[in-house]
Amino acid sequence: MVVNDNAGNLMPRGVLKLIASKARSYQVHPLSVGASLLAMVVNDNAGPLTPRGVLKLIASRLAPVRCMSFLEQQPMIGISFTQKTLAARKRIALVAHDHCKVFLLDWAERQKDKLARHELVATGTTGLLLQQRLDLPVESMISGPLGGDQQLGARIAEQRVDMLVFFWDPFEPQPHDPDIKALLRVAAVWNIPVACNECSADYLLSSPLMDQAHEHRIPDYATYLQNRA
Ligand SMILES: O=C(CO)COP(=O)(O)O
Repeated sequence: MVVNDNAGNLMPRGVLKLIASKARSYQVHPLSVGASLLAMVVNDNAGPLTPRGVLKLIASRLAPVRCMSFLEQQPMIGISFTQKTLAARKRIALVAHDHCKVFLLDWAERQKDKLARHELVATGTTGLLLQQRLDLPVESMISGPLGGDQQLGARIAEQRVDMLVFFWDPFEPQPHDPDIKALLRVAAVWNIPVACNECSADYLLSSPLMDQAHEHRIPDYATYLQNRA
C-alpha cells in the first residue's frame, strides 16, 4: 500500500527504483510471515504499475526470506525458563490513570472481600484513594509520573509483585508513556497476570488460582548468571 500510493504519477524507472529500495528495507524483517505479508501488500493494486516485469521482480524479492517456522524458533531468544511457586496470598499491584481511577475504585470496592485476602501495593495517588475507599492497607509508591510505575516494574523484576491490575487510559497520551510501556513489558517478561480493565480484572480475581499456591514459568536468571561466570 505504501509503495503503490500515488504510483500513477511516477515515471516507470523512478517507480522501479523507489519500489526496489522500499522492498530492500522491508526484507530485513526477521519473521517469515512479515515478508510474505509484505509481498502480498506490495502486490495488491499493482495493476496500474508497468511494466509487468517490475511486479515479478518485487514479488521474488519479497518472497519469504526465512523458512523457519515459529514452532522451530526458540520461545524467546536466549532465555531459558524455570518454575516458581506463587503463594496463595498474592502481592497485587494496582494502578489507574486519572480518568480511569473512578473505575478502579468502584471495581476494588466491589471486590473488596477478595482483595482483602492479598497484599496490595499501588502507585502514589491510586494507593491513597484506594486506602481511603477500601479502608484496607495499601502500600503506596510515589506517584506514577514521578517514577511510581518504574518502582512497580522494579518490584516485578525482583519477583516481589505477583499480579498487575493497571487501568491505563486508552484515550489520553501520558507524559510518562515510556514508564508505562516499561511496566507492562516487564510484567510480560516475568509472566505475571495483567488486567487492563474491569472485565479482565474480574476474570483474574475469579480464578481458582487466586487463593492457592501454584507454579508459573519465569526467566531462569540464576542459571544465566552461573553460565556467564
Ligand atoms: O500514572 C500512573 C500510572 O502510569 C498512576 O499514577 P498515580 O497513581 O500516582 O496517579
